[in-house]
Amino acid sequence: MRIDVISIFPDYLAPLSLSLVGKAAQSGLLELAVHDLRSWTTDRHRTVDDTPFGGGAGMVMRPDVWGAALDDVLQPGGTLIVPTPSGETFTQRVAESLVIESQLVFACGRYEGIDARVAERHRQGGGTVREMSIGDYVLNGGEVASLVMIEAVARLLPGVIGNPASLVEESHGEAGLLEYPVYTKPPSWAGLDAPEVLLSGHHAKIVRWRRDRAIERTLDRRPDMIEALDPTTLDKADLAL
Ligand SMILES: Nc1cc(-c2cccs2)n[nH]1
Repeated sequence: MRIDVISIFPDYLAPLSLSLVGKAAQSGLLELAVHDLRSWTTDRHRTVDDTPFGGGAGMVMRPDVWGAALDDVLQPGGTLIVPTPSGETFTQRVAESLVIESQLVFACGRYEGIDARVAERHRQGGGTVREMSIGDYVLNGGEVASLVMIEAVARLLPGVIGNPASLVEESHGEAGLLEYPVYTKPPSWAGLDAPEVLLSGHHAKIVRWRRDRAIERTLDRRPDMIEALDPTTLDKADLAL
């Protein structure tokens, strides 16, 4: 997979060279490139925005500059991701749908957004555009949202995280539940003991205890996820909760 990010603040994407995503890029599991949008400006002031048609506050990012950048960066079959508060909600399922793409290009808008014709032109050319929100709150730009989405997608690439089995039991993972509470040594700390069953070595009881806690936690914090569960994945013990 190749990931490109285009931004007027390329340094904002520096964390991509760290940790998990950085290692994936180093090991060749992922091609990663960050581009400065101003490289595609043609005027002395390297202008990327202008006043909105129809009036209103703020500035809109120009289609000609973005169009020139995407002409160079987008590869055939590449998917354009546009972070925006007005996008579809980014979820684990969306991350799973993106990780199979050959190329993702993240267009980080600032100001009041990017001229709508940029996405429209890509769609008209047969390309895929996904305008994506990471939540119902407003950021100043798409860079932080891109970091969030890139990490969520990159960690699903085979070989990027050590133990793929852990992807199953994660919150929002295949089980469709929130993760159970976890404990480690010491067995007693601050007058609080780790649950006996986890130290029992009884695998079946441990599996049951963890599933019970995951269902309880999901019912308490995210009842909407219980509603969305495939009922065939629940067993009698689950239903007894
Ligand atoms: N979810 C979300 C995305 C955003 C922005 C993307 C680009 C500018 S602001 N805010 N909130």
